[in-house]
Amino acid sequence: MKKLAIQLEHVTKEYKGKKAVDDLSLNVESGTVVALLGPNGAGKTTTISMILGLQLPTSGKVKLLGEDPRDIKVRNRIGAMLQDVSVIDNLKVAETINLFRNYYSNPLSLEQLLHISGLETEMNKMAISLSGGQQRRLGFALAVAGDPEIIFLDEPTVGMDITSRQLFWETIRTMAGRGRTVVLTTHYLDEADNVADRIVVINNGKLVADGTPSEIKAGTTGRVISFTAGASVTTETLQAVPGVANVEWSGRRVKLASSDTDRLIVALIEKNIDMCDIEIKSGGLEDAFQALVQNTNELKGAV
Ligand SMILES: Nc1ncnc2c1ncn2[C@@H]1O[C@H](COP(=O)(O)OP(=O)(O)OP(=O)(O)O)[C@@H](O)[C@H]1O
Repeated sequence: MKKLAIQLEHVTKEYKGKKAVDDLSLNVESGTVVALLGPNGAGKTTTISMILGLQLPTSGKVKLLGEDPRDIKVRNRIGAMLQDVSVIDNLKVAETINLFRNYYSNPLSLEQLLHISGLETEMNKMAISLSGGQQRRLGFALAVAGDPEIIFLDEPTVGMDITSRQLFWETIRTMAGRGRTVVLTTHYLDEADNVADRIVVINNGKLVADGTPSEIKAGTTGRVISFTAGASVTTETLQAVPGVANVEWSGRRVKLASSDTDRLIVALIEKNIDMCDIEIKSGGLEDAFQALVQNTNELKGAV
C-alpha cells in the first residue's frame, strides 16, 4: 500500500458556532493529484489551512506525512501557494527565487524554477513590476523551490493566460510522476478533469463526492436535460417545477442538471412546459458538480 500523505479524521472547524468544515474524513495517498472542488464558501481554503497547520481544527485530527502539520520537520517537506501571493519589494525575480531556495537543503536549481514558472525572460525584472498572472507564476516557483513532497495550490491558475496554464499543468503532472502529492482547489472544472487523479467535492463543509474524474461523471448524479423553450417559459415557471433549482439559459436553450432526470422530465411534462428538441444525457464534470451541489443543498434545506 502507498504511504498516506494526508489524513483527516472527523475534522470540524467552527467559526462562532458556524461549521465551515463539518466532520470531514479524508486520506490522500502519496503521488496523487487531488482536486478539491466546491462552491464559494464550501470550506476548501479552511480545509487546506488546517492541513497546513495554519489553523487548528475545533475537533478531529489532521496528520501530514504521518506527523503533526505544525512539526518543523514536516513544514520543510511541503510547499504551498495560497490565494494571496505577495512579493517582496526591492527584489528581482531571480533574487526572490534564490532567497527562497536558500531556506531549503535540497532546492531545485534557479534555472529549473525559472523554466517551470515560465519566467526566464523576466528574471531580472523587479518582482513587484510583474503582472498578476506572472506574480502567481512566481508564487508557484517559490512554493516548489524546496522540491517539496506535498504541494498545496489554492486556485493556482487564476489570472494566468492559456499558455501559462498549459505549462503549469504539465509541470504538475511531471511532479506527480516523480511521486509528489499535489492538492489543489480550482473553479475551472475542465482543468480538474484533465489534471487530477482524484476529485473531492465539498459543500457546506461536508464531503459530498470522492472519486476519479470519470467516476464522478459516471455517477447517477450529473445527468442533464436540455431543450428549446417556448416563449411562455421563464426561469420562474421552471423553478416552480419540483426538482428544478438552477436554470441555465443559452439563447432559448435551457439546461437543467438533476440527479433524477426521469422524474424531472415527467414533472416538466406534467406542468405543460413548452419544450422541443429535448435531450437527456450524462453531463460533464461541470454538470456532475452542479447536480451534486444542488442535491446537497436540497437535502440541507429539507432538514
Ligand atoms: N476567519 C474566519 N472567520 C469566520 N468565518 C470564516 C473564516 N474563514 C472562513 N470563514 C467562513 O467559513 C466558510 C468556508 O470558507 P472557505 O474560505 O474555507 O471556503 P472556500 O470553499 O475556500 O471558498 P472560496 O471558493 O470562495 O474560496 C465560509 O462560510 C466563510 O465565510
